[in-house]
Amino acid sequence: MKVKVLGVPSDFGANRRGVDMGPSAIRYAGLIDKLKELKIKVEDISDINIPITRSDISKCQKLKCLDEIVVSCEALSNTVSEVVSDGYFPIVLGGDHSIAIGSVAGVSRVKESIGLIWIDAHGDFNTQKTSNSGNIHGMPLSAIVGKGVDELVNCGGFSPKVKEENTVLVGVRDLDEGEKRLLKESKLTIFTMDDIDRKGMYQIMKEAIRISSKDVEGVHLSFDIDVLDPLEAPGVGTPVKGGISYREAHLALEMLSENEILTSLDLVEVNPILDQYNKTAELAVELILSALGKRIL
Ligand SMILES: NC(=[NH2+])NCCC[C@H](N)C(=O)O
Ligand SMILES: [Mn+2]
Ligand SMILES: [Mn+2]
Repeated sequence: MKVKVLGVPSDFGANRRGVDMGPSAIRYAGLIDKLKELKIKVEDISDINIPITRSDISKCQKLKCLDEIVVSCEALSNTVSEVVSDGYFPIVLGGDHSIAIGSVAGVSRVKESIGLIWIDAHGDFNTQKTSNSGNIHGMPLSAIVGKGVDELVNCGGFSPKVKEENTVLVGVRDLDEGEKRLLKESKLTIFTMDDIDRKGMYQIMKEAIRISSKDVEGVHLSFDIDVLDPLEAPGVGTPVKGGISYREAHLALEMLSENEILTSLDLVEVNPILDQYNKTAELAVELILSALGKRIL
């Protein structure tokens, strides 16, 4: 496997500043060297260039920093498309979760069709109509399946990027009212924390793998570190208690690598400003390694 790592220093989609430093914190925690120790061919192609700064006076309170996000997602999707066309597995480091629109667009443009596993405390399925916050990191998943404003939905020049039938949400425990309704009306498969409590992560991931990988060329993993319990991952902007454990997170990612379905991933929402001694970024590195094949024995 050949891997390219790239960062997206964006906090445009989030309310609390600081996730733009996520890529640095994850690199500082040793991602590149540890991937090399796994005997993976890896190249760090640095951060994408975002030729726009955050304007603190938002033009639209319902879609904060929309222009900034459109510019960064278009740039990201172009880079990811190149990386995938050249035969590399892209590891995209966020950044707030709005960047996933760009990474999924980039992969999906090149591949025939892809599935998507979205592991997150949140649904990120709001649109401008259902969002209470106006923060776009609460909206990327809906945009990816074709719902919401044109600027986001049409990122990369096509829509939808993934079929709802191949999209699986895992670990959710905090949804807005309108967002719940949209999710219920959709064809997404949703595994909440309650499902994980009852069936166990092993069973849930078996299902998630089957559904996401049915009749597609590859599966993209979008991993929001806030799915973990805040005791494990304190460096996040939107913590929600009752999250998955350290072991459940590793199990999920080990299963993904075992089944060899992943062709790209992003790891988002690490906020070094809110972290404790880079603990959350270190966890992010460990989890990426599990997804790329690291095993205990
Ligand atoms: N990627 C995230 N951390 N998303 C949090 C979203 C929180 C909330 N549902 C919102 O739309 O504002
Ligand atoms: Mn989240
Ligand atoms: Mn998220």
